[in-house]
Amino acid sequence: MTNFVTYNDVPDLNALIQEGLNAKHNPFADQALGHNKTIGLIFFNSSLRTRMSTQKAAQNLGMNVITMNVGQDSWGLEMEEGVVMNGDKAEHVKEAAAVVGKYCDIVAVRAFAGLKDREKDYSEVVMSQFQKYAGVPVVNLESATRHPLQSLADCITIEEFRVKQRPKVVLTWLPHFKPLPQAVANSFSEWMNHMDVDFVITHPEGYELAPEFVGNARVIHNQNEAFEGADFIYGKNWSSYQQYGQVLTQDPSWMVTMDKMRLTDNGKFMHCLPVRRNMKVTDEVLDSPQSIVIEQAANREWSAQAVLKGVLQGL
Ligand SMILES: NCCC[C@H](NC(=O)CCC(=O)O)C(=O)O
Ligand SMILES: NC(=O)OP(=O)(O)O
Repeated sequence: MTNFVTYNDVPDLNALIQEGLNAKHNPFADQALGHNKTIGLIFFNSSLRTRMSTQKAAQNLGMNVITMNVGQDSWGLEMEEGVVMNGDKAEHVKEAAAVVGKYCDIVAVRAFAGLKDREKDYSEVVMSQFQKYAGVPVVNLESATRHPLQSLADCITIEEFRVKQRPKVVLTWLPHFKPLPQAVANSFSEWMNHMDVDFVITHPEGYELAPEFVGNARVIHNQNEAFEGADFIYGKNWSSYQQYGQVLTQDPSWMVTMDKMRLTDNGKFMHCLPVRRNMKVTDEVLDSPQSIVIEQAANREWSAQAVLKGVLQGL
């Protein structure tokens, strides 16, 4: 792999899932591969899982890790070309990405959607500027429109927990008072379209995801109907794509409860985390054996390790 930014960078999904499972069973088998190689983890936004799991995965592969929180540790970065830099951004990504690329063999970047300008977010300005100027492979740690390391961990988790050949997987919108990006939902949908699953998306009217991410998913606006017979419930809040970045409803009836889980076929509850308890999903669900959110988060390490191994092999 030369980059890991979108699903299109994946040469073979089943092979990558298998790599993740291999790493889980034998974490230190490829320690020599990353010897004397350095990865830079560049964060424009907060993180718990992505930061720790990617660092751990890189260390399992024998790599050195440098982490940078842009704007806190480093200078604020200008992304636009040709502007007069008389604002609060002291450095341009042209120099910053190029310099980071001199210190690091792989650059990994987290930069969420601003949720103000849809065209700008969906053109993936930050990720593409890093790809343009870093001069080394770039890994997506959650960008404006996608979170592929999460989606790969989700695929690994579904592979581990599925009890049917072709499970029913339901992506459900959850209520939240803050406008959140569509990245996790987009990405999950994009990856589920490549898995052998019966994939359903349920959300209130007005929360349709961009068609290129929905793909062949069945969209059902009645959440209870969507949940019937499901093997996996994947919860996530996202703000509107049509009325870009807006919170159109906070309808608490969309929260996942035990009553709703009873509509499933003993379905498992998944969420990328962080999750707000009793707003998006009840304590009862999260604390029940049906919740696999911790196992899912644990698989972030193996997802990152499979990806970094692929990128290291391509250096
Ligand atoms: N990386 C996992 C999700 C990150 C982000 N969630 C958040 O910002 C939640 C913040 C809050 O609940 O206040 C998102 O939705 O893309
Ligand atoms: N799921 C996820 O990406 O978590 P963090 O935002 O904590 O990294």
